Amino acid sequence: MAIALRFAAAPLRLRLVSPAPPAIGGAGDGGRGGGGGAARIGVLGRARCRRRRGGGGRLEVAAAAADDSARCRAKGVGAAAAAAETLGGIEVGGGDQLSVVMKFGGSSVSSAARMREVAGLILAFPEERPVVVLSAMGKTTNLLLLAGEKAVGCGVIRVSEIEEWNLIKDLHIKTVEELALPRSVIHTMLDELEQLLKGIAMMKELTLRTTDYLVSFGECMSTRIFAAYLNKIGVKARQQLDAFDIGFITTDDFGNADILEATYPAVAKRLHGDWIRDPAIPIVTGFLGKGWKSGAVTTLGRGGSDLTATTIGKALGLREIQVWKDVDGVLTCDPNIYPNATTVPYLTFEEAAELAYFGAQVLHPQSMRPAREGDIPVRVKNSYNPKAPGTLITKQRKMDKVVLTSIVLKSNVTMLDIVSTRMLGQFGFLAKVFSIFEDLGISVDCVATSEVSISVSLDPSKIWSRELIQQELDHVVEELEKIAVVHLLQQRAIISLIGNVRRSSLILEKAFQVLRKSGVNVQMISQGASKVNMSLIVHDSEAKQCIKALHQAFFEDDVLTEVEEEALHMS
Ligand SMILES: Nc1ncnc2c1ncn2[C@@H]1O[C@H](COP(=O)(O)OP(=O)(O)O)[C@@H](O)[C@H]1O
Ligand SMILES: N[C@@H](CC(=O)OP(=O)(O)O)C(=O)O
Repeated sequence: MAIALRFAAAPLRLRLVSPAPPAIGGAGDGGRGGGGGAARIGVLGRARCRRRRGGGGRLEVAAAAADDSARCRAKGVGAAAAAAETLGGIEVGGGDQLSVVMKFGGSSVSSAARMREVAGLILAFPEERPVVVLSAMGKTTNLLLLAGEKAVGCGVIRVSEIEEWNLIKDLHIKTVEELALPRSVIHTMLDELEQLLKGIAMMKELTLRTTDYLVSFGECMSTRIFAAYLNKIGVKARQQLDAFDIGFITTDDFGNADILEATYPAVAKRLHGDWIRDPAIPIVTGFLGKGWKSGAVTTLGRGGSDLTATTIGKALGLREIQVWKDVDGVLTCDPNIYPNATTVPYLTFEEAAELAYFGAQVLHPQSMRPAREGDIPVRVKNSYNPKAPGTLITKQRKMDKVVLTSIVLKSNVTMLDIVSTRMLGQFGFLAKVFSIFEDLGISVDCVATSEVSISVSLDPSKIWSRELIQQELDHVVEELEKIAVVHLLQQRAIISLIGNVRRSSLILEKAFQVLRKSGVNVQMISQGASKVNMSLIVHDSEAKQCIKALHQAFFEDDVLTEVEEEALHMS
């Protein structure tokens, strides 16, 4: 193994964080270096609007299907839907301006029953004047991607047989029928989608640009259905709004576009203007934008609806941004890896951003930036358990008692060990290495360096096509080999310990104790400039076992509590 444990060699401390995306007409051209794809470089450690609702705001809420409510109540989640059923005649909004964003993810709007529940949640806060952001229903985005891939190879005649296309069609038609809406709400969209799949089949080609257009149908359909449902039950909802039509302007990086500065005034003007003219709840598509050069539909990267929500929050200077999920907030680790995870009640924007960037699926990696810039609190809530307090993310929080906040795992990481072929003292080596990454548009997560060698971890998971990953890796190795000896190490995992880096010795001491006992050898360690994150790289095969052991030690063991208390007394 090339590296057992590698610390920064020089005392120099740099904090370089990727800049905000360029403004339109600014220096940047919106290329891949504009944010999402740029390297993040840490310490020599981690590269890397109010109007009172008039009489028209009175609600007459139709009764939802009794069987859905019974099922939801059995899960302890029925209060909101029940409220929707019984809230006839309440007035939405006592103030003048839009006040919150409420974003509901795919799991929150996966069926007709869930859409009723979400409508109930919105109505359960009659004093709020929300902007609603929705993702595609359930797993629709994944299904669209698979349908597109299959269309490439199946021939026009067989498009109607693509299983994923039929699942998408059936889910949306069933939802419309169960909500007693006219089929016309989505018929045009479904027809267009089928035509698009046939076009892909005919061309035998699926570009990133077409892929973005294809997946956009998910959000375009969920929002049309939901807006129609709200209107049907008597809640005045603006007919659905496509983000790409209301000012979401992005770079042209299809699949992972960055939001440009021009978006904020444009979105504020449109949403505020609409509200002033006619106060009705806006239902906006998450995840989507419009490329500023191409004018084509773009997507903001997987999970991008969170970013849509925080962008609207900042644009309108709202009181709060709520992201409603299927978990009780941000948890101490991924509950799919270790089910004993518990809710983290408070986080800073910085902690949440690190957590998301290093792989916690719960938040989109870029979503904290607008919230932080606008200083707007983000609340992560559970639409299946609305009474749970969730996680509140703010600029600052009391850190004196904080040791570790959350443990995050990023799997399928590739590492590169790069040793200079020149002599010790050769300057410009790091610059050359990073210019190669920049030229190839490769994103770097963690870095550990000495004067003549550098170890980095890359994150190929952001790229959608598997073949492209291998091609890109081969290319980067080929380029680096012109100046260095390169070892490519695949199937690694980054375990990020998000916490109070002022207690780094305590955290690392405990973490290494745990890992040693588990017989795990750490291959690289890196501590970010963010002051909230320490990253350890281990082999993928050992990672889940590490997460479990670390969680037990940090969040479940009494022994640690003693160590923590001792450290806290000393400070
Ligand atoms: N640290 C974590 N805290 C909470 N959820 C996490 C964490 N890490 C991973 N997850 C996963 O993220 C999921 C929620 O995110 P996501 O699926 O994007 O929600 P939505 O689609 O509702 O916006 C949870 O169901 C959980 O499986
Ligand atoms: N539908 C998109 C965008 C999104 O944000 O989804 P969700 O909120 O369900 O993670 C996706 O699956 O990536």
